[in-house]
Amino acid sequence: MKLLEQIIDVAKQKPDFTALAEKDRAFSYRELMDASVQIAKLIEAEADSMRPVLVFGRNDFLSLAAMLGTNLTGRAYIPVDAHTPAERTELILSVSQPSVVILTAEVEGNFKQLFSQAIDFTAYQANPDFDLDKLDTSKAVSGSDINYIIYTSGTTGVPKGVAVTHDNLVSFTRWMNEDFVKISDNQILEQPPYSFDLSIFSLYPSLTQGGSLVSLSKDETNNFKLLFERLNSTTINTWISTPSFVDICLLDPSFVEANHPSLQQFIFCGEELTHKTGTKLLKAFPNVAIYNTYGPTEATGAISEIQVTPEILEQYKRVPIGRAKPGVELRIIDKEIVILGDSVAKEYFENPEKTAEAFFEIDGQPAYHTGDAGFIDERGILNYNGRIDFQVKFNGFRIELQDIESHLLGLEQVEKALVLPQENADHKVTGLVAILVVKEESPDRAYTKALKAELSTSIMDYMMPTKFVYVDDFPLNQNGKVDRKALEASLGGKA
Ligand SMILES: Nc1ncnc2c1ncn2[C@@H]1O[C@H](COP(=O)(O)OP(=O)(O)OP(=O)(O)O)[C@@H](O)[C@H]1O
Repeated sequence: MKLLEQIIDVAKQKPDFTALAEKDRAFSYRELMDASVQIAKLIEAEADSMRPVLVFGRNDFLSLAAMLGTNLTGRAYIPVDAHTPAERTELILSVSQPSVVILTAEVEGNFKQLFSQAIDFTAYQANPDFDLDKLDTSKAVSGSDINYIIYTSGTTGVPKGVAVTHDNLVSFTRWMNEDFVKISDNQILEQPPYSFDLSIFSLYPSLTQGGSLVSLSKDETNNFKLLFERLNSTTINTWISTPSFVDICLLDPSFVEANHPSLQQFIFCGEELTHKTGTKLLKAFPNVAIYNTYGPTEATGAISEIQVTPEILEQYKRVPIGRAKPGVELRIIDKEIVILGDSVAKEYFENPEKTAEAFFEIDGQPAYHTGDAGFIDERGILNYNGRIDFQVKFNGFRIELQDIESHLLGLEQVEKALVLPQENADHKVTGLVAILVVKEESPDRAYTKALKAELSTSIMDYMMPTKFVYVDDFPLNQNGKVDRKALEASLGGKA
């Protein structure tokens, strides 16, 4: 059964139930389908090909309807967040060549010119004649059709569009609905922008099971006061976010189980869930299930999970990333995590060169090189050892920067840690800079000396950072992950 048909079934069963709640307004399943059909009609009228549709907007009802409406017409959608810089948006436009652009947010300045041909869908008006029973899904995406294309942030050069099929998404959604706490009737927090595939963790499981999405706006995620107002006035049963986002919430003493009695599960992905964050969270929410999941966009959201329990935290210094979802096999080839199976995306959209570099086949199964180092331990659990491209050669030693970070995080004093290489003009690593958020308010030389002494008991001498920099907090990128690039830039380029 197509995902859209599953969503329509839910809409028929409970048309007035909230599909998505924004800060000031809730939208029902009927309204969601009505808006999707309106958008589908606009696309059919405007598009002269079956090429994908670019949806430019925020995390809100209109964007969600635009994405579903696009899929109803059989086309793939490309979600681009309205906070994306014009230059990058232009690049995505030029490489993806969409058949149509749908604007679900007002635009200004350079964007006006960029989107001069776009369909404007910045307001929704209910169609009084809309009939859920007359919905036609015959053209809707299915099977190996591309469901969406998400452009990775791409460190350099042209952005790569990860093309995820309908079948990839079906497999992911089934796993989410079966292996985690049941979602039906749940209120599900939606922190990440639609342009980040962490958003699919809430979207499809919720809409196919009849949950309600609690959508956070950028204003709320950027403003502590607004964020806590919303969180404290909303019932949330399932929490989905990056670990960095929950770190922010943990700063508020009101973020504890007693104030969120309906919360049943936390699901994290997108970056490392540190032992420290896991420990703090379990202390604040001892009866809530905490899941660490792992996966790249190229393998449809996530492909492994583990419940983070006191035993796991006791047994592992670094939180493991768990066991493979059904339909996926994990292999370690030359220390790299390789993902095989039905979660592996189709390709980088219209980019055969990059596709050939990362996607391949093993024993007739689609496979993907993650670029992440890892190992499977004696219990059969996958462990993450950091990104291969975060390994450097320093004084002849191969060093994993994230390994040093995890040892720094092992120190009681250290709240957050990041290690960046210091390079000379020839890109030779000449030092290692530790950037830290610590408990001490004004760390001085003596403090650093004491920290180094403590660190030296757990790492090799050659791994010792050559410089220690203290900051108040780490910046987060648009997706809510720690922004390594911004930290690097704030230190004047490569450390
Ligand atoms: N649970 C986890 N623990 C550790 N690392 C994780 C976890 N989940 C995801 N990651 C890291 O995030 C990567 C996937 O992130 P994503 O697909 O969003 O791309 P990105 O590389 O962060 O960003 P981009 O490609 O857009 O620059 C994984 O390859 C892994 O390095």
